Amino acid sequence: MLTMKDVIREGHPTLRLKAKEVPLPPSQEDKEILSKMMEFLVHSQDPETAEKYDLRPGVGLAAPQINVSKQMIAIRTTDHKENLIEMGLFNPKIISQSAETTYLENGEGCLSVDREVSGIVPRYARIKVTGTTLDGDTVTLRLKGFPAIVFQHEIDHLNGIMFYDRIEETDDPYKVPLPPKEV
Ligand SMILES: CNC(=O)c1cccc(C)c1Nc1nc(N2CCN(c3ccccc3Cl)CC2)nc(N2CSC[C@H]2C(=O)NC)n1
Ligand code: NI
Repeated sequence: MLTMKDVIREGHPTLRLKAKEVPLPPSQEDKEILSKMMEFLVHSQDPETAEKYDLRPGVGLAAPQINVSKQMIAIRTTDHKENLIEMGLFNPKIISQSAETTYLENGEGCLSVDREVSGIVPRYARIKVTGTTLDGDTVTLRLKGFPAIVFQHEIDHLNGIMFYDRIEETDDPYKVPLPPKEV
């Protein structure tokens, strides 16, 4: 099983590479790697297993994070209706996105970043993603909300982008948060 010792941390050069496309149909080895990434997320989200093996909880993981520079991501999260979104994807691509952006109000975390990085990370509010599943099927997903953010975070890893690269460092005096509406 994968544990945190298999997860490389910021500063490791692999995190800054553009990951290679996975030849299709996926090889047994690549399917095995993606299955282990899915299994890691399951373990990391189970309180007992996470404690037993000292795993940080995550809802997404990209192959470069375990030092495999290939276009593979694993996602395990729920949507706003509590439906489980659990999948591994080979060669995921964002094929369209909304003009509207969104962000996690508490900022983002990453299993490869052992520190809190404050700041909002702008993400597309809605995206259409296509890719190949572990069964070899081509799927197209329309995502919004938290799942859309997670997919964008993990697909960024395939392009060597870390979430904090997207935090605007502005001390623009005119860019101040809107005061809460007087009720
Ligand atoms: C909704 N909470 C917030 O937004 C959030 C809130 C506060 C601070 C930060 C910094 C936040 N930000 C943030 N919190 C998460 N987790 C919340 C806790 N959770 C979890 C925890 C325990 C058991 C099971 C689970 Cl599931 C695991 C996932 N995950 C991500 N990211 C960024 S996209 C990829 C994804 C990821 O997996 N990172 C490792 N960001
Ligand atoms: Ni990450």
